[in-house]
Amino acid sequence: MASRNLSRFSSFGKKIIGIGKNYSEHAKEMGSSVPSEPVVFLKPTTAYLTEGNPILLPLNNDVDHEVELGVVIGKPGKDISESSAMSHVGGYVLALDMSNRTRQAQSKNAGLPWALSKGFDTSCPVSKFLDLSQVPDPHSVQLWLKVNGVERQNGNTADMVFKIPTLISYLSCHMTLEEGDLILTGTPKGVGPVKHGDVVECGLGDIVSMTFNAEDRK
Ligand SMILES: O=C([O-])CC(=O)C(=O)O
Ligand SMILES: [Mg+2]
Repeated sequence: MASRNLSRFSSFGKKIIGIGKNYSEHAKEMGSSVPSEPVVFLKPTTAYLTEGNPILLPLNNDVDHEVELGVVIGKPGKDISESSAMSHVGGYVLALDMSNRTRQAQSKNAGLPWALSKGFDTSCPVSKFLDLSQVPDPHSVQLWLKVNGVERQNGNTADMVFKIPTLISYLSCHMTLEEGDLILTGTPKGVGPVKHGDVVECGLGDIVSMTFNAEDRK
């Protein structure tokens, strides 16, 4: 991938596009139906967090973990066809879509966007950048997550409702995808709370794993 220095990352770090309810079992556990079109939201770049730094829990202290495969755009584009979409992928990351559930429920009920529930500082912990050779089949990798050593999530990207080419094509018809953009492809079932003092460990098969401590923000 032609790489440019983007914020504090060498290969990604631009806009973060979240996809919601992209695993039917997770949609079910949230009391939702499986969407007929991708559910899309944005996180600001200030949500990025790298290992060695704590997840800072917002004051209402009601945050869930969501482990996800992140797709990093390597070649910009708009109106990308599904058949050419994978040529726009520059690599991958393992990511967490930390979600403030009380706030999310409030905004859902009021018909408001998820910006604050999904976009708080440190709400997007990410692994190191993985190049294409490290994830040869992104639709067949295990996503797992443990809190304090206890398994909470364990699912396979094969179960995504909308696969990566569909997501890239769909998104690029609405907004230009730039080099370094990150698409969070949704979380499998098993989401649950993270509290002050918890240790969150997650992985993408045995390709990469990462660990974060959670703390109440001051
Ligand atoms: O908050 C949610 O449940 C939507 C979402 O991000 C996901 O499904 O990954
Ligand atoms: Mg998510």
